[in-house]
Amino acid sequence: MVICEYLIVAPSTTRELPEDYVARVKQVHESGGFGSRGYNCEWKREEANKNLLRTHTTAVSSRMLYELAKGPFTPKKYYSIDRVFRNEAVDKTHLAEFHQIEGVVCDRGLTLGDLIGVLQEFFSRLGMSELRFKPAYNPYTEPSMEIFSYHAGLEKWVEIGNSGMFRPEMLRPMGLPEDVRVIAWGLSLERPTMILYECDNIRELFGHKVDLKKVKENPLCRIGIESI
Ligand SMILES: N[C@@H](Cc1ccccc1)C(=O)O
Repeated sequence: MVICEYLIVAPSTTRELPEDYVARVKQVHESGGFGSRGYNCEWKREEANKNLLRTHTTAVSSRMLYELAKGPFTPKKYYSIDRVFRNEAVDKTHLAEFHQIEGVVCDRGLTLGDLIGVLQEFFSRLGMSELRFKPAYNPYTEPSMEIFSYHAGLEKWVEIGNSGMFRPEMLRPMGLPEDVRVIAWGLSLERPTMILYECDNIRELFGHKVDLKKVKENPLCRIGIESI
């Protein structure tokens, strides 16, 4: 694999895509459907064919939802923790390569309340019960919420994740039933670690600036292990 910035040079394009699904995606982008008005501009196949390093693990979630939609619907939960890559300037709270904790729950009757409840429970079990939710925009979720937690060392609220309910115009072209609701989140791994371990420079946690001596000397992370 040859990489130039975040685009992959070889192989530069995808080899095959499911053509019937591509046609539905193009249609919903250009002219809308399922309650959406669409973007009202051309959806370009050459752009969609380009290979690039994964910018968010929601790419994995979408692929799993597409697979789920192929069969008769059954409620599902999917989780992933994996590396993502962004064309981003690095500073004490930003990395160009970092990790996301992604989760997706699909069932009939799910609401935004379920999403808030899951996130609050998840973070409170890590010892972070003070959260703030901020309305946000994602082209694939509505409503969407960014999640913030207070960093005592930096003396500010820092974003620790993003979340929402997948839009019908994303789910229905896959073939999911109309009444199925999908709540989902993509959380940072490094930012909550900064808060919990009172670290005020994200570069100390991951990347070429990591102090190897610290890695060797620090005990393994055992959050929650005692209570199991
Ligand atoms: N993909 C979003 C996170 C997200 C996941 C799932 C639903 C909504 C948002 C991000 O990288 O910021």
